[in-house]
Amino acid sequence: MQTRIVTLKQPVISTEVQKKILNLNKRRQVGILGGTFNPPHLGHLIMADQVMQQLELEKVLFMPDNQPPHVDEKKTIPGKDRKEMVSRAIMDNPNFELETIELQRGGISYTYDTIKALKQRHPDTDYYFIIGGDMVAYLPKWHKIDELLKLVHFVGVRRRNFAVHSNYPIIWVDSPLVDISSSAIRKRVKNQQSIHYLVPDDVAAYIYEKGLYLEGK
Ligand SMILES: Nc1ncnc2c1ncn2[C@@H]1O[C@H](COP(=O)(O)OP(=O)(O)OP(=O)(O)O)[C@@H](O)[C@H]1O
Ligand SMILES: O=C(O)c1ccc[n+]([C@@H]2O[C@H](COP(=O)([O-])O)[C@@H](O)[C@H]2O)c1
Repeated sequence: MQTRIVTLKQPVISTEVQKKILNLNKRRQVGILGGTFNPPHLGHLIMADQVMQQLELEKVLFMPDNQPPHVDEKKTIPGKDRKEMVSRAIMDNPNFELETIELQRGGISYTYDTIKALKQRHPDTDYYFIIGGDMVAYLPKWHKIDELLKLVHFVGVRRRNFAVHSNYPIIWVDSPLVDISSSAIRKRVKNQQSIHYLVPDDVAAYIYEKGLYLEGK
């Protein structure tokens, strides 16, 4: 009797399927830039982009707060205007997304409450909370900071030649120094000075259409 040699075909898995299997086991790495965004400006976009590139994050969520948790509560404009300006500011970048969880929740926007809720919704995601280097010094005053540090990575955007020390495990990222702030934009609008190139054109158009920042600080 003749022996038949049967060659078993190797199962072929396409590259696409291999990538899908790898991604299933991978945790998602997502940045969050929380702020009042009154209004959003080029400084916010540059810092988010630098962090996303340097830490190889999948995307950055731009998250307007409802009521900033500072003791000296900042006066701000309605959430719907800040939300609209953030949408306009990020619309040309597919890796930037608007996150409205704090506006929807209302009340004081404690980051601990927010991250806890986001992690319940997306247990497969590691979050990187991005803050300006100057804010790092205030972290000890944040609500439930010790618990918060267990839930999220903090990313400090370092200003060149500006050494900042913290006892917390901050991931430091270098970014070009961009001397733009929302308060400076508000002041310029009030004084009828140009904000061209300081905020995206569509954000400037919204500010002028709605007559924002003509009064107050
Ligand atoms: N030009 C900038 N360079 C680095 N970080 C910035 C810059 N502008 C804002 N940030 C950081 O972005 C986050 C959100 O900032 P926010 O929306 O309060 O804007 P802001 O310009 O700091 O506002 P304001 O001038 O009203 O205080 C904060 O962590 C802040 O430190
Ligand atoms: O949770 C806190 O105690 C806390 C204290 C200060 C700031 N934050 C958050 O940090 C982000 C930047 O704050 P701000 O005031 O610079 O726009 C914003 O998302 C705030 O909700 C959070």
